[in-house]
Amino acid sequence: MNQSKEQRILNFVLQNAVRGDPCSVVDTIDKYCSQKEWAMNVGDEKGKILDKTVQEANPSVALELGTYCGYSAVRISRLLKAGSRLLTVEFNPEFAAIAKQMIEFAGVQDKVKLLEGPSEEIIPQLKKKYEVDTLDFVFLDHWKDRYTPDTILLQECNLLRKGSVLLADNIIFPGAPDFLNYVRKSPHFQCTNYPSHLEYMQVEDAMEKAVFLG
Ligand SMILES: Oc1cc(-c2ccc(F)cc2)cc2nccnc12
Ligand SMILES: [Mg+2]
Repeated sequence: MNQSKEQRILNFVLQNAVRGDPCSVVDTIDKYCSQKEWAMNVGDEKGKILDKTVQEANPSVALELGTYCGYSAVRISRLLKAGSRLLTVEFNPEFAAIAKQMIEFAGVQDKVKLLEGPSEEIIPQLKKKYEVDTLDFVFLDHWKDRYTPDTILLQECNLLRKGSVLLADNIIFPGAPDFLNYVRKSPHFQCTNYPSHLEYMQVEDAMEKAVFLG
């Protein structure tokens, strides 16, 4: 049975990156996906925007929607202070299995909890089942038509507090027009746009930061 692209990415990391070194895992995925096979990791250019936003937020509890191969889970968790944690949600079981191995190889498994299932089911469980009070940082990088309903769900579940930072990928390509409309029109969010490019391509893309105002 021939391998999936995600399995090929993982194998390249296992053979070329340094075990326990998150930066080398991130760089090795970028090397493979820029030179061999394109894949939908946030990539290094938008990754630098992600890094700055995470460092500014300095979250104790962070949520990622859309784990994929674990690239941004490794990228985010390498910046978390001791005792902080990242919860990352992946719907696709094949992707979740790859990401689990990627996270363990990078040595960040103590900071990252991978939750497999649909975001609309997992978000309402975060308080009771995963002992979350409120979220300091949320990275939206899953299916674009889930950005708005999940942002509303996070509010309904009282998971956001004054100053919670949302950062959304792919605002231009593939695009999340309804999310952009929703957060920019809402009096409960202060928005900032970060123009960039689609990972590993010269296609325009952007990220949107939306800070919850309470
Ligand atoms: O960053 C991304 C890029 C793309 C994507 C797909 C096909 C293209 F042609 C171009 C871009 C899809 C994504 N889905 C979920 C999360 N992130 C994504
Ligand atoms: Mg993306």
